[in-house]
Parts: sequence; C-alpha cells; structure tokens
Amino acid sequence: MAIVALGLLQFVVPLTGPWLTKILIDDVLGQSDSGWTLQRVVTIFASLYALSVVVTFARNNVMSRLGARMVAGIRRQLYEHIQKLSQRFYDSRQVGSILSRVINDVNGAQNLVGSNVINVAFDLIMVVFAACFLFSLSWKLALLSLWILPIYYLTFTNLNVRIRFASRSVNRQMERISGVLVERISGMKIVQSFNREQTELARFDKQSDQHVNHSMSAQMLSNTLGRISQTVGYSGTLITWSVGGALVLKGHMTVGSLIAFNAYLGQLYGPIQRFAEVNVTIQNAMTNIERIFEVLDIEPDVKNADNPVRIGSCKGDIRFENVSFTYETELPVPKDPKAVFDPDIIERQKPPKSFYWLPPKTKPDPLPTTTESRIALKGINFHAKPGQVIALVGPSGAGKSTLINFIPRFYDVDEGAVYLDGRNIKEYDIYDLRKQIAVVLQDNILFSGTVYENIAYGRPDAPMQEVYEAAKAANAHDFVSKWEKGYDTVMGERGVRLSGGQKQRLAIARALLKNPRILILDEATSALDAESEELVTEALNNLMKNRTTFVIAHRLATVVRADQIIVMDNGEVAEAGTHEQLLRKGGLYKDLYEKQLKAMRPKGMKQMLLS
Ligand SMILES: Nc1ncnc2c1ncn2[C@@H]1O[C@H](COP(=O)(O)OP(=O)(O)OP(=O)(O)O)[C@@H](O)[C@H]1O
Repeated sequence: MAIVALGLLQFVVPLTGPWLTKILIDDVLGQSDSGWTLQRVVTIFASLYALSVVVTFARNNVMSRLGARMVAGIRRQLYEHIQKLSQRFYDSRQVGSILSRVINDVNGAQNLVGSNVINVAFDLIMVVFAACFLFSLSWKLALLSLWILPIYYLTFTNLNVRIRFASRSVNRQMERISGVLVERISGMKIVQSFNREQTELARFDKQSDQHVNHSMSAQMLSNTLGRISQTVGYSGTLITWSVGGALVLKGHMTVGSLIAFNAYLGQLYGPIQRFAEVNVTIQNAMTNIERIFEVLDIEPDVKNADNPVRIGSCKGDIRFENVSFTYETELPVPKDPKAVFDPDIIERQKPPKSFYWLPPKTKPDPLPTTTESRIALKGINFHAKPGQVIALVGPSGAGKSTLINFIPRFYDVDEGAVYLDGRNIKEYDIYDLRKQIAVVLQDNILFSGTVYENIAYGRPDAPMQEVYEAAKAANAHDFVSKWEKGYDTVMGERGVRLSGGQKQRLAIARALLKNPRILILDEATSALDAESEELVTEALNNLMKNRTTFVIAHRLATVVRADQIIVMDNGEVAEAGTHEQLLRKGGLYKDLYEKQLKAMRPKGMKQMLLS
C-alpha cells in the first residue's frame, strides 16, 4: 500500500514539470497577463523537486525491505517443501542442482521485486498519463508521433518470447554447472589423486562456455529490442520537431505547448526504452520463478495419511507382507534420438512458433528423459518380533538397503505392506513413526557444529547428563573429554576432523540419545579397523539392548548371534533362520559363510567367528 502511495506521489514531478515549463515559457517569459510570476513558478518547481527526493528515498527503502522479505519467504517455503520430498526426488537430482534452485533461482527472482521492475509497473501508469497529456495538447500531433507503437508492440512480443526461452537455457545450464561443481568439490580428493584437475577444468570450461553462449543470445536479443525502442523514441521526437515545428511556425501551436509536448513524449517513450533495457532481467526472473514453482509443484510421494494415527511409544513389532519395489530413475536423453548426448550441455531452447500476434503463455519445455526401471524387491515376507535382532545378509545389490528404507518411510512400497505393531505404517503420523527409529550408517553424516549439538541432534533439549551417558555407552566419552573444549569442540563440515571410528561412535551416541524402539544399522562397522570395530561393536551392543534391530553386514561375524538371519538374493528372500539352522540347510548362507571363512583363515579368524 505504502509503495503504491509513494509510487503515485512520484508521478507528480514528471507529470506536472512539463506543464509548468509551458507556463514558464508562454505566460511568464512570453509576458502574458495570466497572473503567473517567475518567482511563483520557481517556488513550485523547488517544492516539487524536494518532494520528489523525499518520496524516492522513502519508496526505495520500503521496496528493498519488501523485496528482501519476499525473497527470504520464498526461499524458506522452498526449503520447507524440499525437506518434505522423499528419497525418490533426491535420487534423480544432483545436490548442486537442488542448491541452484534454492540459491540462484531465488536470488534471480528477487529482481522481480527489485526497484527496477517495480519502476516498470509505475512507468506503465506514467505512459497512460503522458499519452493523455499529449492528446490534450495536440491530438493530431499525438497520433502522428504514436503511430509507430503497434510495430513496436509486435517486435517486442516476438523478441520477448525468445528472450524468455534463452533465459531458460541460461538457468538450466547454471543448474548443470552447480551439479557438477558440488559433486567434484565434495570429491576433490578423488580428483586430485587421479590427477584429473585439467580434465575437470576443461569440462567446467565447456559448461561455462555454453552458459556464456546462452547468456549472450539473451543479451543480444535484449540489446536488439533496446535499440528498436530507441529508434522508435527518436522517430517520435523527429516527427514532433518537424510537424510540431511547422505548426508553431504557422501559429497553430505555441512554443511552450511544443516544448511541453516533446517533454511528455519523452515521458512516454522513456519508460518504453527503460522497460526494454530491464526486460532481460525480468524474463530471467520469470524463468527463475518458473523453476521455483517446478519444485514447489512436486507432490511429496511419501506423505502423512489424512487422519494419521499418533504413536506415543511402540513395541517394535515389524512385519513385511508381500513387499515389492521397483526403482524408477529418470535419465536425461538428447531431443534427437540419433544425436550424441552430452549431459554437461543444455541445448538451446527455442519457441515453438516463429511469429506471435499476442504474447504467448509458454511453459518450460521439460528436458527429454527416459525412465529406467529396476526391480529391487519381489514379494518379501518376514516378521521381526519386539526386541529381536534381524540380520540381513546377501550378495551386493541383493536389496538389503532397499528393504530397510521402508521402515522409516524413506520410500513407500509399490506392492504389499509393512506393519508396525499390527498396523500399516502408512497409517501412522510420519513424524511419530520416525521418532521410534534410529539409523546408523556406514558413513555417518555429522553436521558442522559442536559435539554436543551433534549428539543431541534428535533431542536438542536433552540434559547434558544424558548426552554424557549416551557418549559413554557409545565409547565416545573418552576421546571427546580428552579434547580441550570437550563437548563444545566445533567440528568441521561433515565432521571431517574425526576419524571413521570416532564419527561412528558419535553417530551411535546420537542414536542412543534418541532412545528409539527400532534400530537400523546399515553396514555400521564395515569401514572400521579391528580396534575401532571392537569399540564400535561394543557401543552397538549397548545400543541394541531391548530394541528391535535390523543389521545389514557383509561380515558374517557380526550377524551370527542374530535371532533371525534373512538371506537376500536378487531382490528376494532366499532363506531365513538362525545361524545354525542356515548352516545346516547348506544353502546360500552356508556358501557365503564358507567363502568368508576361507578368506579370513590365514588371519586365524575362524576361532574368532566361532567364539
Ligand atoms: N536409488 C536407486 N535408484 C535406482 N536403483 C537403485 C537405487 N538404489 C539401489 N538400486 C538398485 O537396487 C538394487 C538393490 O540395491 P541395494 O542397495 O538395496 O542392495 P544391497 O543389497 O544393499 O547392496 P550392498 O550390499 O552392495 O549395499 C541394486 O540393483 C541397485 O542397483
């Protein structure tokens, strides 16, 4: 409201200025007896200028605050939405490309609420007012100087749509650049150890050159539009001077009217020219907004039931009934099936028609993709009773990690169902469900922040005493308390200052503090050396007490004591039972077990395994 009021006030000077100039020339300098004096006119001018300075200052202030708040709001909404999306969303996108939407696109969208663009809205109102003044001064001259506008409109419409398409390519190419950059920067050790710096730089240059090409074509189109509007403006002025000058010479128009007419004409063409100049920014911001909505429009495929069942605490009885699941991965492909596909490059997007009479409503053309399906699980059945340890073993790619993803609902099953305490887990409130579960992975992510903050991530209000106890049970207290700042030690991004075993034990402390009923350990000890493994295994044993635990482990030594061992093969349960039952059966488990024994024999591991 304040912006509109201030914006309208801002019109006062440009609209009344030429009129006062006319009075100054015709009445004051022309010494007519209209009663206007030089002092009066100058006083009004001075007041108008002062008003203009104050109003512009206030308006710019209000607008930049509004713009910044709007952008922060959009960014928050986007982040909130992204957090709700399931793993399917993250599977088919690079981290950098998601980042590019949250950072680049939201920044770009800010330009739409920035001063230039809001000025455009006010400028358009100014155009209407200026046209009224022109017609009131001389309608014939007005018609003559404005006839060129329809041609300008058509040029604008057609160039504008092309600028929009070029801007889409610019932003998509930037997304590709971000995707590769984030991946390579996170994996810099690999890049450096394979001496791939130059190759990576060449790849970056290729992507960057394409970005420059797309940007240049948007700028080129915008520049052409700018020059066309400049020519239109000059033509109007030429017509005014030549025809208007002749009218003054013949005595059909006063000198003051002609000068006022030319000033109003400037105010009519001025905004048109300014609009042409900022148009590339507007079109770019519009594509940024399109891209933000593309993400906001993605419906989370794992979502809460309409009237979810709340859980205070659960028993931890888990049953899988006929569960099947297929991964659907979207892969980019070239538009032309015969072309060689380059995943680094976005081809130029062009509007479908070559000429438009009206500004078209164009939607971004989705980049062509193909869907690759991979059946990961077929008809899985098993029952984990409260407090049991269930080990999942089997060859690589058998579907073990996929299976446990359904318990915290990182994905939902395609067929069949997973039951918790006899009720389909989809019926529970998803946040309550996840409160019952803790996950410890092979490579646990710790966030930048203090050790305390990391352990208390699931319970930020946990008393210090409980954090100590969790750390002690996780065999983490000893090494943390040796550090100068103890639990206040700040860890780098992803906990890089810690060893694998230390990270693992902090992750176990984090899970312990959550006190979950269901525990998922995915290869939790496989990356550790013998000493760390002993400490971590001890910590895990503490963690597993009285909880339904799912353990995925390649090393069978860690699973021999499980209540149930589920042997997976090619997405199916090949066999299930205890260690002894499975050995007696002489199937896949026995094979795997014997292979491992053979591999370990020189180190005397047999005794360890059987102890
Ligand atoms: N996000 C994904 N998108 C597409 N396919 C996937 C995805 N994750 C896993 N797969 C495929 O699903 C199958 C099962 O994978 P999963 O990770 O569950 O196996 P796993 O038994 O845990 O293997 P490993 O022991 O090597 O970790 C594999 O063929 C794998 O390629």
